[in-house]
Amino acid sequence: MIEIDQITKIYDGARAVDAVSMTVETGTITVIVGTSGSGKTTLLRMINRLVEPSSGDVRINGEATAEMSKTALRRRIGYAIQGHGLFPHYTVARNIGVVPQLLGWPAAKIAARVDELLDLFSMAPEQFRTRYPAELSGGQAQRVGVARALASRPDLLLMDEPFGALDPIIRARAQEDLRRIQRKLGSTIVLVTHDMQEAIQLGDRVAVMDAGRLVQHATPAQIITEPATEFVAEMVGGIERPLRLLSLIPACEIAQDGQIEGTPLPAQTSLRDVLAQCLASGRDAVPVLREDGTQGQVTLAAIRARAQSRA
Ligand SMILES: Nc1ncnc2c1ncn2[C@@H]1O[C@H](COP(=O)(O)OP(=O)(O)OP(=O)(O)O)[C@@H](O)[C@H]1O
Repeated sequence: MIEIDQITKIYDGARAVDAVSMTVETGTITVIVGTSGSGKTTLLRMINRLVEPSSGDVRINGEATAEMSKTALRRRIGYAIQGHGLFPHYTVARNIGVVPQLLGWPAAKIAARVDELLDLFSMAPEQFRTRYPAELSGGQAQRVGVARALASRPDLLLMDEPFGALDPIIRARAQEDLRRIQRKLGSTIVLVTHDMQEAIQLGDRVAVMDAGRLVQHATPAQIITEPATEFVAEMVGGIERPLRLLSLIPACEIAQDGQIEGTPLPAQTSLRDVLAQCLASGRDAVPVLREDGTQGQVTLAAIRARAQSRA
């Protein structure tokens, strides 16, 4: 468990982070979300003391970080940033093994850990361990960055906009991977983003920052249904927009060729209802009628494309 207790950072008389307290349960993802300059990165960096707090405490499983050595902090807290921050002249294996090496792990144990992590991230070890960062795609480099942060099995992983540089499709995949790997390893993660959609999707808890203050710390469902302030409501508002748009578009508008099983939905069924039908039935396409009465289908991919094109 990570306890953040009344933590404050003052820069030139201004409170970048103002008396923030919250508890992060072991094995969960907490996402800190807020607009630019709201203090997210400063809060995150005070957890591993990259930024020294002006006042307040952070405790990891009851132990104050203020009393830990830098080496102990590095072992216990992993850190991943946007644009991965890999060393360009190190191979993938050496990059992932940086912290274990610093901690004096035997070479065989490091090699085994590197291969285990590459496997977890669906990157064949024999293909990737000897490559250099310049020989990776953006998504692969990002995965290696996260693997590196996880390498020493930290008690806590801090991630600052880890998916910020990725295009939307790779980003969605990276988010799914992170969720899967986090569940498998039982990692505790605190992640910073300015994207409320990402926060809602990834977080077990979402912490909303506004002007240095923590304005709400709650489950994604509570953030959506019971926003604590106007500011939170406004940040959430943007998420519902694509859904509202989908409720205005009839299914026949994006129906494609294809005969699939089931009773077709009427042509005027809204895409929002078609989406609900897909989710409820676990199918990635449903049959619909076209305006001329012939049968076609609407796929999840087509709904997503339409939601994005109008969002
Ligand atoms: N080293 C510093 N010296 C002085 N002021 C700073 C320093 N670092 C951050 N600040 C100020 O503290 C406030 C919070 O910055 P921070 O980087 O934590 O915000 P953020 O929410 O992470 O923003 P972004 O999403 O743009 O990265 C800002 O007003 C910023 O200008």
